[in-house]
Amino acid sequence: MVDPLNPDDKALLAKAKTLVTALPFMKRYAGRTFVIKYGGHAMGDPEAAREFAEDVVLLGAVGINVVVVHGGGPQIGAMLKKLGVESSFVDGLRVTDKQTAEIAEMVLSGAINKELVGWINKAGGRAVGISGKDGGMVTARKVERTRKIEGSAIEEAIDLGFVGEPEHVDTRIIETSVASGLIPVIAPIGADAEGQTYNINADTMAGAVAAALGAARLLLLTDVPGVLDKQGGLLTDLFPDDVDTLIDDGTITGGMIPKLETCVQAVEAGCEAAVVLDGRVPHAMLIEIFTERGAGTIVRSR
Ligand SMILES: Nc1ncnc2c1ncn2[C@@H]1O[C@H](COP(=O)(O)OP(=O)(O)O)[C@@H](O)[C@H]1O
Ligand SMILES: CC(=O)N[C@@H](CCC(=O)OP(=O)(O)O)C(=O)O
Repeated sequence: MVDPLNPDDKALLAKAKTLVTALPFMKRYAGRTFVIKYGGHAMGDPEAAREFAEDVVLLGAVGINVVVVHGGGPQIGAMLKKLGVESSFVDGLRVTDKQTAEIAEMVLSGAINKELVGWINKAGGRAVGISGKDGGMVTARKVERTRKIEGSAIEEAIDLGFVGEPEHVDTRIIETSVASGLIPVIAPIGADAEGQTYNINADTMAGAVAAALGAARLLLLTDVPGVLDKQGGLLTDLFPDDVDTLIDDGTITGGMIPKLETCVQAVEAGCEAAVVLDGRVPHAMLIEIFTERGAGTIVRSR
């Protein structure tokens, strides 16, 4: 029998079939809120940023309320280096003195936020760039950290400077923006009641926003396929009580610890599920949202 379809038609047909398989997921999530954390590592490459923006606009177009929270750690690091300012981290958090806080705000709220807004607008969306300060959205408090003094049971306080965590998230500015058809793009900066600026880890910020919105999903885009076991295999499903065990037995280390703690906190505070996935893979978000198989590691309550 003669095949009536030429290769171009076949490719189109395959795309149409993909769209049809995505339909139940589009219906399931229409009108629901997805908080997407886009990390600084992922956005370094303009092509990746363009694709990310296109996917964000597509999610909005099918009726999902998209809220983007971005990072920018590597970009802050590069600016500090250029200006000759030393920088150090404790437990994945940047020790932030007054000068570093000013530079972090300049890079996050000034440069990266507006660049991402530009990419989303170029992709056909209408993005509004804000930080936790806008509309009094995020009231921050200083992060307190302690460490054990070596060879002793005594804990000493570590001063991280102006490193904050969200104490309260007022979601009105997000909800008003979304209701107007805008895509909020949030920089992880907040202020306390006295107006003091705080530098907030972007994962922590995204988790607090997802919890406050009771989001259907918190998606954390990173530079690994998800949470890996000790053999390097992907752990596709985790429950909150698995996380402590994985930390205690050394499976999860470094930056993955605060990331998963954020997932657990968000899920326990009302976000339906949190997913750690590979932001380097083109369209990973779409695979996660529009397939039963999903992508990366999903954390949800039992
Ligand atoms: N079990 C694990 N599975 C995957 N990654 C892990 C694990 N334990 C530690 N990591 C580390 O966590 C990193 C992701 O955290 P981080 O560097 O803070 O990401 P981001 O910059 O995207 O916020 C990975 O690149 C990896 O080095
Ligand atoms: C307190 C703290 O560490 N703040 C982060 C904020 C940016 C961030 O978290 O960006 P990524 O998600 O790209 O790492 C920082 O200064 O690097």
